[in-house]
Amino acid sequence: MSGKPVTDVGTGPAPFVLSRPHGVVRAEGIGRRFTAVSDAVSALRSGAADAVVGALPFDPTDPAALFAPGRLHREQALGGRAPVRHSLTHLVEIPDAATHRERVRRAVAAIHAGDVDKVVLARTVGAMLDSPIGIGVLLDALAHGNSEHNAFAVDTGHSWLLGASPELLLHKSGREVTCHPYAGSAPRSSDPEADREARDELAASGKDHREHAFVVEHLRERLAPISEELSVATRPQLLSTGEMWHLATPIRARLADPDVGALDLALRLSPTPAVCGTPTETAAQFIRDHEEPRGLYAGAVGWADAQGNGEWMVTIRCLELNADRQTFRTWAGGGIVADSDPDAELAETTAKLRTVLRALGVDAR
Ligand SMILES: C=C(O[C@H]1C=CC=C(C(=O)O)[C@@H]1O)C(=O)O
Repeated sequence: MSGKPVTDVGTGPAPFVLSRPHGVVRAEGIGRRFTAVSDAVSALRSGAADAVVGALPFDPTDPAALFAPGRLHREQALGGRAPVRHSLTHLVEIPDAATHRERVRRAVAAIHAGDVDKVVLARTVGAMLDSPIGIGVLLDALAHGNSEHNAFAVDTGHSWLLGASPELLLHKSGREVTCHPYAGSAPRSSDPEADREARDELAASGKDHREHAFVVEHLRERLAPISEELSVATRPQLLSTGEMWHLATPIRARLADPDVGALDLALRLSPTPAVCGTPTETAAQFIRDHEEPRGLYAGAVGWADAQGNGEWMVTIRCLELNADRQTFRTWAGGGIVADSDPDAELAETTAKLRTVLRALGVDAR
């Protein structure tokens, strides 16, 4: 991919890295930044940008953190490196455990009242590390924590967004699109027997399969009108990260319209019911009414080029690291359906938070 004028070629960490099992996309240099997604779409369409990388917000009315890179490199997947140990101070949980449970109860009541079918509720942990952490060190630790070596880092201009999302929103090459939605979870165990039991219980959980099906249906509905072929696996797979078991369904589409690019598609598909709910707008309103603004959490992170190709992950299992590289906040959410239990939902978010805490080298059992 060739370069457009670059205003800021740093010698520090690459301003965008996406590590996936099939390889890494790494940006060099930052050209124009885009907080309005429509400007990024126009820059790709007009040829003013060869590529756009970065993060889309959860709420489409919030600012994006996108930029045109000087160059994009493709490299081998990150091998990962064990985390460097850290301790935490100034720990703040928003909301606290009791409030999160209460929000789950309210979501369940709204579902029973027929107002909404599914809502994803998230909580945040903010804290300070005992010493600053390097972006490369943290990225390697995130890639080390899962067997697929999924990891990402985005320089947002005022902070860093880093994470190890397992969930592929979309990969697009030519007209071929792949999505791999995740929803339905069970915390893993270090005891192999208990870990197998957790997996088997998830496989048999009607509640988790219902929670999962909302995401698959959303993607089917959004892809069908623009696809000439669409294939959705008939039943979900059981896949694991370092911390969680998940239900996941592979979806493939062949787009009818060659002019729909990867960024257009990310905007069409996101936010899915893996991070928002069903119906989308009612669930989003419930989240606005009950949660603090999510910013870039639960949006999408990835790249798109002027040929329409690209790859976008759902922005979960992530943290926002401030410019001091010492203070941060991280998020975890879970899908609430009619038979969700507040204690189990709280425990699920605690388990999901371990992805980031372990990569930070924090003792998080
Ligand atoms: C919203 C998150 O996870 C999503 C992805 C997989 C499983 C999920 C679940 O079981 O609730 C969530 O839908 C998160 O990690 O913050």
